[in-house]
Amino acid sequence: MEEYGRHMTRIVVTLFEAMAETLSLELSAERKTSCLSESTGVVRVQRYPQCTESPGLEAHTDSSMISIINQDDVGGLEFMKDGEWFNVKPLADSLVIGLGDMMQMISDEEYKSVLHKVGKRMNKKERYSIIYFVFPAKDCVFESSRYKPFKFSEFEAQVKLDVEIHGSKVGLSQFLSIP
Ligand SMILES: O=C(O)CCC(=O)C(=O)O
Ligand SMILES: [Fe+2]
Repeated sequence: MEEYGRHMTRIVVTLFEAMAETLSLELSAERKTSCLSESTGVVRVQRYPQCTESPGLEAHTDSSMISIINQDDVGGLEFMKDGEWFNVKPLADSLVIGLGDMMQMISDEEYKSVLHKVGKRMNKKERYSIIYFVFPAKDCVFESSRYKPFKFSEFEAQVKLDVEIHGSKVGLSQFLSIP
């Protein structure tokens, strides 16, 4: 697991640097390690049981900078594009790269945080996935054209509060300068 995490870190750093270059962000070394804080990397193994009526995982965006999903051959991961749900077909030895809310922020919405879910598990086999998330440092400040500036810790606190109040995450729209 430790080795897996190390490889994920290597991949997200490479991807983040490439995206920052494409976006001409010109981040200082300090800003880069604050936006993509390697020590925040978490690896989670998720099991989706067979034959339940509820969705595997409700539609959501990740609060991360980058997420990497390693799904087995059962399938079930779906993402939304232009208002339509699409299946992410399982492909042997492949990883699914997802961009999170903080990538949407740092790219000033050039890249969008993808809405995704794991569909209903009726008559499906048990499914496993290994998910890696990397986040910014708590004190990393995000500023972009449509949003009020916030620290990542403030975003996390708002997500927690919204889950308590509304039962689900509201996300970036809580920080829009013109709601
Ligand atoms: O298990 C999956 O394929 C997706 C998991 C996921 O989106 C998440 O844990 O945020
Ligand atoms: Fe997710």
